[in-house]
Amino acid sequence: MISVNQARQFIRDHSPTPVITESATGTALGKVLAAPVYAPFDLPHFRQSAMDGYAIRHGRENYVVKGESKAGDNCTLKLAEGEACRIFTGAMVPENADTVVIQEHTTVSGQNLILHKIPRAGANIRAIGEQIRKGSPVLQKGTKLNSAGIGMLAGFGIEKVEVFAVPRIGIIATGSELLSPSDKPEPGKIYDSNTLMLKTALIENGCPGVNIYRAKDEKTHTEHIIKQALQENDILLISGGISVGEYDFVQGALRANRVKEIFYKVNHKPGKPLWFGKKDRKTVFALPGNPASVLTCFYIYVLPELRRQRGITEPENKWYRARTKSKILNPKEKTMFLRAYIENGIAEIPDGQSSAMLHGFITANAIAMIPENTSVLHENQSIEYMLMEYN
Ligand SMILES: Nc1nc2c(c(=O)[nH]1)N[C@H]1C(S)=C(S)[C@@H](COP(=O)(O)OP(=O)(O)OC[C@H]3O[C@@H](n4cnc5c(N)ncnc54)[C@H](O)[C@@H]3O)O[C@H]1N2
Ligand code: MOO
Repeated sequence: MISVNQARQFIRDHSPTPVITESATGTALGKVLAAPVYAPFDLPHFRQSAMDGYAIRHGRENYVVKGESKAGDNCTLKLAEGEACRIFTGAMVPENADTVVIQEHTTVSGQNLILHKIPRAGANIRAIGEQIRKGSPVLQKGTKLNSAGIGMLAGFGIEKVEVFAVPRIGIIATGSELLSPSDKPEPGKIYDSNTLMLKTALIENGCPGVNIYRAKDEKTHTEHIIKQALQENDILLISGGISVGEYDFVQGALRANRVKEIFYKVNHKPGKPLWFGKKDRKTVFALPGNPASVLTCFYIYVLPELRRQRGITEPENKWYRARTKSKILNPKEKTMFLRAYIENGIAEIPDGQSSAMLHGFITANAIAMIPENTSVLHENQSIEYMLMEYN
């Protein structure tokens, strides 16, 4: 059986090069720029007042107010010596004005303006190009767009950007025992939780384009659903049916669909019968059906691959170290992944770590890892963990 690191390396080695596409700026949240964006003009591109007040030629205490410049006006006024212009925040500063005095520091009577506090020369004027110069990079290639990035692009009137395509992901839930929420409970059946859980994890991690399929534990039906899902998606996440029982049809169905097996079974817990394969550019993860196995394998193996395909520059999970709150045993010489709660450098491992139990994940903020060659960690020993955060 291969190790965790070998499995991760296989996935990296078979990752397709990310696809470049165009995205509307307004829908580019979480997408990664595939090319730098250069400023098409200076920002600001005209001298702007930073305050409500009066634009002046610095050096006097008394002025005559000659005109007004409000936000949006194309101000054509030229100030002569001793003249001032009423001005508002964001408005164009008239030619020859070099300073804006805030209105709180003035007294006005008719057209006469008296300053009772003299600003420093140049005060309250945003210079041309002060934020960004025309032609300089606004956003670098590899930037993951957040609200500020999108705001910056919008500030330049940029409507479309070149980004790495976000993969379309198909989730196939296999199992004749699965019920939908609208179904009545029945003996022997369970409600499908993996589908919605995976879909939510994908949305949390920047992949909202999800198609959902359900396959019964039947050979031809499983083959048919996999065929359809392969046509409609870039990545398949299959839940269940990958173990060794007579009703586990996933492996055979993938073979029948000419998906090449890259590895099957990893020396870790939970999720031992994890299967990974490839067909042309498409990657397939068959995740062992126990809910905690599904979610653990998602974080450890699927998530870095999603980031890679989305063009994120550092796609691997980041591992940190904390101290164990209490003793943890790992008797089976497997890498053990544990739902963990990390606070102030202390790792607490909640009860209920069975593959079938999900509740430990709800309050966990991390997955802790004990290597296969470590059979015990005593209290206050160092343990590695990755944070489960939104990306
Ligand atoms: N003889 C052996 N039996 C098993 C082995 C083994 O090595 N030899 N491995 C065990 C391990 S480890 C795991 S993990 C499971 C994985 O099995 P499958 O991937 O075939 O998953 P299923 O049997 O279909 O389901 C396992 C479990 O999870 C429940 N399940 C499945 N889908 C869903 C869903 N969408 N929502 C909620 N729960 C789901 C399912 O009902 C089962 O209880 O195999 C062991 N067996
Ligand atoms: O690997 Mo399975 O997830 O132990 O039950």
